[in-house]
Order: sequence, then C-alpha cells, then structure tokens
Amino acid sequence: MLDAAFSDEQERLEQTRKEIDKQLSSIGPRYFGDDYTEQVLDAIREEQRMRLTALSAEPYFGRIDFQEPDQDQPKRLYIGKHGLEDTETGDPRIIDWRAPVASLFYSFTGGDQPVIYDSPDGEIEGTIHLKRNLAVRQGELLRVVDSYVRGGENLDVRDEFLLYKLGEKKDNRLRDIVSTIQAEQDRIIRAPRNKALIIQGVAGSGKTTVALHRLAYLIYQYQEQVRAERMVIFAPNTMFLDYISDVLPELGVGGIQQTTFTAWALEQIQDEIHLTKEETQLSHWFKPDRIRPISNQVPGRFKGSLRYKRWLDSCLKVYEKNSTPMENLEIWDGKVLAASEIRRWYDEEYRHYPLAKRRERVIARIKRWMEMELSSQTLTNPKEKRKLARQRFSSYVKKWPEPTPLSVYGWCYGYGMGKVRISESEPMYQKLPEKLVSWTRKRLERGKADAEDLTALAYISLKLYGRKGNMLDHIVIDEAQDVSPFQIALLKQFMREPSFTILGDVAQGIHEYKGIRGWGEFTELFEPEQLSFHQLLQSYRSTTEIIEFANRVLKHAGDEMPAAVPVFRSGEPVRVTEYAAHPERLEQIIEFLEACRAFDSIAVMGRTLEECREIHAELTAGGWEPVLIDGNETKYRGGLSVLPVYLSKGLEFDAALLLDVDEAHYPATTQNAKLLYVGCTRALHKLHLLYAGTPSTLLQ
Ligand SMILES: Nc1ncnc2c1ncn2[C@@H]1O[C@H](COP(=O)(O)OP(=O)(O)OP(=O)(O)O)[C@@H](O)[C@H]1O
Repeated sequence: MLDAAFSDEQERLEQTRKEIDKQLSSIGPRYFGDDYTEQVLDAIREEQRMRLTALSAEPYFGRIDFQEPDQDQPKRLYIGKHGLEDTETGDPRIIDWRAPVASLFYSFTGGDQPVIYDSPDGEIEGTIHLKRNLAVRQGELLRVVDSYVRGGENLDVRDEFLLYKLGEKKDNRLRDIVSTIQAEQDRIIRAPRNKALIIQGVAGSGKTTVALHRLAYLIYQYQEQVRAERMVIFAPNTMFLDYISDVLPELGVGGIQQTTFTAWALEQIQDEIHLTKEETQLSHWFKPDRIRPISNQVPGRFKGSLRYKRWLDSCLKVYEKNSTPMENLEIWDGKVLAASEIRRWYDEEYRHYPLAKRRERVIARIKRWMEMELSSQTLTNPKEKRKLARQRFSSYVKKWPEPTPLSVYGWCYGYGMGKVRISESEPMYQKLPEKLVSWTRKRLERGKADAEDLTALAYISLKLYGRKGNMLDHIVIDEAQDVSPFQIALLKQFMREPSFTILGDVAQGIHEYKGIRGWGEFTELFEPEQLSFHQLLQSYRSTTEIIEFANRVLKHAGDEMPAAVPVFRSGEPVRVTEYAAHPERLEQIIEFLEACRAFDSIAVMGRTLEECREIHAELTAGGWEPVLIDGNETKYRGGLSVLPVYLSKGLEFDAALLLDVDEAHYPATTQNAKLLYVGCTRALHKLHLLYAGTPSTLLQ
C-alpha cells in the first residue's frame, strides 16, 4: 500500500518539478546593463529564480487531502515553503505554509470530526481524508509517512516524522522547522498581530524558532500593514544573532533588523557613552561563591523597574519646569522680552516638540525677535545696539545650556546644570536607595555608565530629541526573562499599538540581577485585552534522559519552576563521573571528546571564564581545535566550543560536558540550580558531568 503511495508521490513530484523547470526557463536572461528600471526588474527576476531553484530541490514537505461539503471529492493540498501555481490552469500546485488552509496541516491531530480554518472570507469547514509527511532532498523523494488516513487504523504515528527530524545531527546553526511545526507552536505563529504575546516556554521548546517563523508569517499575512525593515528582533548577544541568522533567509524573509538591546540603545542615545565592559559585570554576578539572594535594590533590578521610570518621569518634569532661565532678556536698556513670554512659547507654542528641540525652537524665535527689533527703521545707535543685543543674547543662551542625555541624567542625580532640586531640602535622588545613588554618582562623575543605565539614557534621549528612525510594526524579544519592564516600556514608545512577541523561560532566569522573576512584572505594561499569554511545555531539543535529569536539577530552584516535558526520544543515560585530581580531569575530558567524534557540535562548559581559558589552553596544547566563547565573539563557529555555562544560554550542542559540578562551584542556591539547568538542557543527544570532591547537592 505504502509502495503504491510512494510511486504515486514520486510521479507527482516529477510533474511538480517539471512545472518548476518550465517556470524557471521562462524567467529570461540576466541583465547587466546600466538602466535602473531594468536593474530593478532583474533583481525581481533573480529573486524568483532563487526561490524556484530552492523549491525544485525541496518543493514540499506535507500533504493534506481536504474536502469541503460542496465538493464531491477531497482536494490534494501540498504544503511547501513557498506557493506555486500551475501556469496553465492557475490552480495551486504548492500551498505556502503560511496560507490559512495550510494551518490544517499543523493543527490537525486526527479524528473524523469536521475541521475549520479561518480564511479571508470567513471560516471554512470540511473534512480531512489524509495527512502525509514527505521528505524530499535535492529533488529526490526519500520518505513518505502517513500520520492520518480517514477510515484507516491510524496507529499513533503522529510523532514518527518529528522524531526522525529530531534525531538528526545539528550543524552549527538554528534551522527552520516548517515541516514539523507542532499544533501548540502553530497557534503562537499565527496569533493576531496587534497583541503583546508573552510566551513562557521550557528549554528547547522552540521559542526562538517559533518567533522567527512568526515573523515570516506576519510578513505574509499582513502584507499591507507590516514591513520587514520595521520589525526588530532583540537577542541577548551578537553571537546568538549569528547563530539564528539562517532561519529567516531559509524562510525567504530578508531585511528584518536583528540587534541587541545594548546596540540599539547606544544608537538611540544621541550622546557619547562609555559603558562598563560586560565581561566585568558577568564575572561579578557569576562568581561561584556568590550565595546571597539577589535583592530588588541591586542596580539592574532597580533601574529596570517601572518605579525607576516613574522617578525619571518626575525628574524630567522638574527639569522641564526649571530649564528655561528665570529672567527677562533685555537686549538693550528698555527693550525687554519677558521671561513669561519666553515661557509661554516654551510651554504652549512649542509644547509638541521634544525638550531639546523645543529649546532650539524657542532660542531661534528669540533670535528672530531680536533681529526684528534690530531692523526697526526708528532704531537709534544701531551699531552699538546690535553689538550689545548680540552679547546679551549669547549670555542668555549660556544660561540655558543644551541638554544631553548624560547631562540630564547626571542632573537627576544632583549635579551639573544649575543643580535644580525639587526643593532645597529634598534633592530628587534622595528618593532612591542610598547605595545606588552613591554608586551611580561615582560612575557618572567619571563620565561612565553601566549597562543598567542604558534604558534610562535612551529614555531621556527620546524625551530630548524624539525617536530616531521609523516607528516599528513588530518587536520580538528573545530571552525576555533577562529583560526589564522599563526596557519594554521604552520599546513600546516606538510603536503605534503594542505588537510584541516576548519569549523566555523563567526557569532559565540566570541574570536575575537585571531580569524579571515572573511574567507578572510585564503585565502592568499592557491593557488586559492587549495581552496574550502562552505556555510551551514540550521540549524538542534533548533526549528524555537529559530532560528528566535537568528537571531534577531544576527542582532545587523551587517547585513553581515550569519543568520540561520530553518528546519521547530516548538516548544514552546521563553520566556523572568523579575524578581524583586535575590531570585526571583532562583525561576525562579527552575521553569524552573521543567518544563524540561522530558529532558536529560539542560543548565543554566550565563554571567561570578563567577556568574555561585554562581548559581551552590545555586542549589546544593537546592538539584539539577548541573555540573559546568568552562573550566577545560576533560569530558562532560550531565544532568544539569551550565556554562558561552562563554564556551557553540559547545555544545547543549535540553533546555537552559540564565540568566541576561540585559543591564549591555550584553551591545549592536557586541561582546555581537555574545555571546548571541551562547547561544541561543545551545537549541534544549526550550529556556528561564531572566533579571532584563533594558533588553539588543540586545533583541529588
Ligand atoms: N516542531 C519542531 N520540529 C523540529 N524541531 C524542533 C521543533 N521545535 C523545536 N525544534 C528544535 O528544538 C531545538 C530548540 O529550539 P529553540 O532553540 O528554538 O528552543 P528554545 O525554546 O528557544 O530553547 P532555549 O530556551 O533552551 O534556548 C532546535 O533544535 C529546534 O530546531
């Protein structure tokens, strides 16, 4: 039966590829001349050529046979990465995976009941007769797996194709998952645009992947409302951006901005900022002997809070009230422009401008007034008056210095710019924790700012100069558990209506000194009807053994942590091995690496960067070719990586070895439980842990 299906599909594949060839050959030759219009047309043709060539290698991955009530037989619908119409009949030969009807392929999980999908013309009801997965590589049909046949026995083969895909080795990049998107993931991908979607997803549940597919979907579905160049993906670091950079091009999407919050904020802030090195901050927060719980008063938590934003808003109000000079401008004796008039221009006529622009406009107007007075026909001693007027004007302007983000921020902390206070007895900064004030003042005095000041500085910049760049149509925030409410409040100001995909995992909240503790911290930012919360519990990355092991570690971070549910994919048991002394540790590492020869990506993870540097040197001396990941790289190279466990978040490896999992390196704190959980959940197929002395209680 399946052989018949296979040859039937083979025949269909040949026909489809012939159609693709026909369309390819009708595209016409390339144009290399100077005519601009021809060049644009050539670029469109070239894009078409590339799309059809890719389609020829892998035209589709799925088929559903769907019958609407008024049809006498089901229609075969082939689902692929791009749509294709038959040139002669105009009928769809391949349906784009993002098209409404294609949602049936992902949402249908069996049963004879009628199914419904949302089309632009309303709901369409019908029945599914067949759901089939097809693996085509380089134009060759490799596998045909039916996951549903109407009236058939339908043993549970639903996951067979998924398991086949998950069992594959990974190269060094995140890949698209169009052929195996799961129903719960599909619901997120196709969720309406004008919402703030918060996605709590366990490690390996496909959050990053799903967010990227969602962008491709939004571009397809809302062609009139969204533009790729007005969409932004925020990810934790540049190397991670490189790691995910193939997915969107694979889905045929280009032009979406991909950045880190730091890079974006620095671009927004119209001032020169000397930022503290991130490495210094990381080694401070990830010291193994740090066991004190992190309070809400630490700079990252406090300066990321909405309370801090409110404080800044009140400072900016005071700044606005006090920024114009209190005195009249008298350009020569008796010729006065009253302070109240200047203030009226500032408060009323130019109110709609941001603060620095408002100042610019008012000063320009004062100048115009002065020039007008100077050009009066009845002016006596004009030369003398011109000189005097210009002198007085310039000393007036000096009393109203141009604000910059840093100077205004420093002013909020009580110095510079005339030291204006809310009242003499209460400088504005007294509303803040004392330690935070003295720390920040020290930094600002030296002309430096910390990463946690970037949001405030970008916010002040926005209030001074307005937005830099276009309004945004959609924002994706990956690893959002490490993002602060204030950051999101700032980003919201770049949108007409909230359209966010905010994804993360509180169980992986290892940057607790700056991130959130629960998603509730974001809910205040949105109206209830703007919010939509989703949870992904199934983990697709690791084997059942690895996930069960990691879940046991996670228990130490508290019972409320969402644990992962494995897709049933069994592998080898997780190994925890003791070693006696340092030379023996290297032997164990090498033994592990020898056993991983068949894998493409392997991670050796230490607890601190210093230790990783040592291991990296030892392995290099031994003839291995490890890559040290220290947080400064812009490219992810794959192969054998040596990295501190805190830099592994978001990445994945065929095999992972965690070093020094002892009580000294991982004392039993919730923070370490999360850290170890992150490390363990990076492995797809193989996970080993090494320790000397007393194993960490977190392994119990
Ligand atoms: N439906 C799916 N079909 C096939 N593979 C999938 C599917 N969903 C996720 N994966 C795979 O699972 C792995 C994890 O995906 P991804 O990195 O997007 O997860 P994540 O939730 O962002 O993980 P983490 O929070 O641990 O960084 C990837 O290799 C991805 O290709």
